[in-house]
Amino acid sequence: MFRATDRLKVLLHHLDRPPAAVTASSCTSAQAVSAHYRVPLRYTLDNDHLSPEQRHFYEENGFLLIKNLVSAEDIDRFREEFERICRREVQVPGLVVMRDVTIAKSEFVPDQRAVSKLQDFQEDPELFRYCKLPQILKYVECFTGPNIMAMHTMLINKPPDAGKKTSRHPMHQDLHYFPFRPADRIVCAWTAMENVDRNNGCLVVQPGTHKETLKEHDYPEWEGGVNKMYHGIRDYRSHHPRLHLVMEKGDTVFFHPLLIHGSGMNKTQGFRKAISCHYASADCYYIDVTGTTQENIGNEIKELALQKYDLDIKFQESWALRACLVQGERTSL
Ligand SMILES: CCCCCCCCCC(=O)SCCNC(=O)CCNC(=O)[C@H](O)C(C)(C)COP(=O)(O)OP(=O)(O)OC[C@H]1O[C@@H](n2cnc3c(N)ncnc32)[C@H](O)[C@@H]1OP(=O)(O)O
Ligand SMILES: Nc1ncnc2c1ncn2[C@@H]1O[C@H](COP(=O)(O)OP(=O)(O)OP(=O)(O)O)[C@@H](O)[C@H]1O
Ligand SMILES: O=C(O)CCC(=O)C(=O)O
Ligand SMILES: [Fe+2]
Ligand SMILES: [Mg+2]
Repeated sequence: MFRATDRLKVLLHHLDRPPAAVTASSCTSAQAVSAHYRVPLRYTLDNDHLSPEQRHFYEENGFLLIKNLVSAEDIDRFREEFERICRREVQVPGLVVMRDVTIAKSEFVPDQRAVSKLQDFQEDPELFRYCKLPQILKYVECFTGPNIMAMHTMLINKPPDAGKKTSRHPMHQDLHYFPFRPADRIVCAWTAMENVDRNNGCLVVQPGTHKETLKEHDYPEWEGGVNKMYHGIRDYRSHHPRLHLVMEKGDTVFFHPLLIHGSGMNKTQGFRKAISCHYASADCYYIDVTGTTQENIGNEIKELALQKYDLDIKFQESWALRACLVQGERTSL
């Protein structure tokens, strides 16, 4: 039997190769692509950076994997900066250093073993260089348009699992965390800093789920505990197949904020590293999440801002404070 996951593997294999030559008769205008595939284009914008095949793939699947997009030299520099931060040789304003829940209450050690994630590194010029890489922005623009804000930055250092499966990230939609819209003008870039596969907890996606609505999220009921703010989709039973994204150092996946994804347990002794940025069109607008499924995370973030920084701010304001323009004009966000 030829399963849906097999079909996806074939599609991914095709994407690994350079895009098929685009001839004048198969030009990349929205009408041409749409006529070619007989589907309306909604998730990608009309420009000539993506091949018709790549555009179609994102429209259908909600993600696009580009091989070898970030150089090994750049990744090595990000890794060195990460190590300097772990050793506390550099202090970065606003940076959130997260420890795995299994060691949250143990004594601090100035080493990567104590860091499972850096968040909000926009004030670190070396790490923030990632968000401004021209080859990344070229793709981002296909989803956001020319005015681009870096909304959220992360360096994920997934630790070897301590035996409680807390290194997993439950299946979720990133839009749950975002009080801004429209969703189609938001995209995440996630770059593997080393080879990632099922052994060290690669990304797992459910292709096509970007066409669904935002689901209710909450803490999963995991026996071994769960990390702060790692909400997962509540009671989720999906008919969509799961696809493990095996990636090499420098490979980058762009994905839609409604795409259901997570990452598995790290069964190796290494710390699995990835760097990512969520971008949005500066033309997006903030929404009030009161009375919606996002109210729980909104309240949690407000409580954290109050406890940690003594800031009494709205959920939307917590995002407006962190957002940085990386291309074009800051029109709205
Ligand atoms: C803002 C959200 C952005 C979402 C982005 C878009 C989509 C991305 C999807 C995700 O990635 S979801 C997960 C997003 N991750 C986070 O937002 C990181 C959350 N973590 C933090 O903000 C900090 O690590 C935290 C506030 C939890 C702790 O930092 P601190 O510098 O305050 O640490 P500290 O050691 O002082 O610990 C304070 C308390 O937090 C507890 N703690 C620390 N790490 C924890 C952990 N990993 N899980 C649970 N609790 C934790 C710690 O035990 C302690 O508890 P007690 O108050 O009871 O003593
Ligand atoms: N019991 C579960 N409940 C909810 N989410 C789960 C459960 N098991 C796995 N997941 C989630 O599914 C995603 C991928 O899991 P995956 O199956 O790849 O990893 P794993 O279960 O850690 O390891 P394995 O490769 O052995 O299955 C992760 O987001 C993980 O958190
Ligand atoms: O495990 C990862 O690297 C990705 C986790 C994730 O999806 C997220 O932080 O939003
Ligand atoms: Fe995510
Ligand atoms: Mg599993």
